Amino acid sequence: MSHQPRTLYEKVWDAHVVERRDDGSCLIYIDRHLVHEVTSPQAFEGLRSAGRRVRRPDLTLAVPDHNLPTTARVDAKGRELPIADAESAEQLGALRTNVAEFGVPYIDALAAEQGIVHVVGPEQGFTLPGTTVVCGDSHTSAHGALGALAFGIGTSEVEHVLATQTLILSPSKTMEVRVDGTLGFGVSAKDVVLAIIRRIGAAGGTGYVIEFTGEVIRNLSAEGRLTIANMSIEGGARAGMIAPDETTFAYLKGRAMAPKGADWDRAVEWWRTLPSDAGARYDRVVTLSASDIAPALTWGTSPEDVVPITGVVPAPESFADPSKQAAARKSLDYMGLVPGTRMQDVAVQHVFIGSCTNSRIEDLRAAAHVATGRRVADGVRAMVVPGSGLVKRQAEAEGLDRVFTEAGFEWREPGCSMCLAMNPDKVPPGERCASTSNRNFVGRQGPGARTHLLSPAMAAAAAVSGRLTDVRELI
Ligand SMILES: CC(C)[C@H](C(=O)O)[C@@H](O)C(=O)O
Ligand code: SF4
Repeated sequence: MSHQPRTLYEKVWDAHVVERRDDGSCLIYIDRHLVHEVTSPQAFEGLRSAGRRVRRPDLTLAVPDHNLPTTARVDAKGRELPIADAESAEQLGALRTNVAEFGVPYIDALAAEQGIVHVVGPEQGFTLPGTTVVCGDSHTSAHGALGALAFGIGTSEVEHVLATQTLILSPSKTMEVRVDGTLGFGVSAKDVVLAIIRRIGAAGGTGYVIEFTGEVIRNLSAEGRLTIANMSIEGGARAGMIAPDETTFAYLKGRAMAPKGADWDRAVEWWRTLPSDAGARYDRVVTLSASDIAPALTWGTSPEDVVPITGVVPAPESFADPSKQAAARKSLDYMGLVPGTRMQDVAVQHVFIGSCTNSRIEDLRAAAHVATGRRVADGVRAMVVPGSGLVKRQAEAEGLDRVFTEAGFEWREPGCSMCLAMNPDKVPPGERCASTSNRNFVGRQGPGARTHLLSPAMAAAAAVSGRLTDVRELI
């Protein structure tokens, strides 16, 4: 029997079909379910009122991240500090009660392994190649970097997965985004994904699962790949995937929840069959050349509003589409920017190095490299928030915390922090932040806050110069 060549996405999808339905949708088995405090309370409440249990607690992992303050969590006597914000305290309390009642594995706020759910999953080896991974959170797409089919779901779907370990889904179209060549000096994974979103647009991936391919992707570390897959959703895609390879296996081997011994060998054997077959067809193919990708950042309020750091604030008239022109006018007004201004002349008051896009150890190393021997500029508040307690510990073992604190950065506890204004870390109205996060929406970092998305090295460069800066001048 001859087989049609299949893509990575099609292979993972096919391996999880429980039942095909007449309308083309399928009942899909879910291997891994991550849970955080924001999107789970109503789901657990639904189970409770229906008298249901969690079907597979062993495939579920809960961790608090969004609402947790990133300042010290215990007092001098080691007692857990109360959360000042009532709504945050309630959501965090609900998660704790729910995991206890339903027997769901839980990483507590004070545990060394606590962190942002999308940093914790890969780091613990909970996320594995070829698995289906869901979470009530749009940046679940990150986990696709390891060859998983991973996507965000809504709260009612969270309840459905808790109850049944399945979801009814319709297949997506497939898009290959191939990045050929070798990255230039000072260019990072963040610059690559910003270039991709600039090219396809913030809605360009709608209805698609993207597979990122090409020499640039193959040469990236697992951390860099996580940065890219994380932002698939900012290009509108349902999910983003990267074929598992030796880099993936080396990253996962020995992780706490990864398979061990003979199980590991069997798993790797299957994982090696997952990359897209030669001749597999995608519904759309987009190619980029590494030589066209420079250190970059956003100027507006959509992640597609990207310019190289050597560029200027664009004029609304420079866009062909009238609706984009109108959007650009609104963005520039909100951002307080004048067309023609050199990006490098724009002063910042805040720098945020963190979020599930860029808070892993390599990100902190890249930022520390720039910060070494320098000082945060006067008038700038700069913050480094490791993605997890394990990242924090590793960074401290390498002395990166000292590099940061000696340079005048704040060194914080793990959490979502200033990525979104759901905890005390906020950017005040009208102030400008160079941020390694993934969303520059209106009000994202606080009401009236102005966000420029960029890489960790570029963020550190902005911190020490007090303005948006070409990192290549500092490394
Ligand atoms: C709070 C949560 C539901 C939200 C998401 O879905 O992504 C958040 O993580 C974000 O990044 O905006
Ligand atoms: S770090 Fe930001 S993007 Fe990631 S899960 Fe938290 S709020 Fe969402």
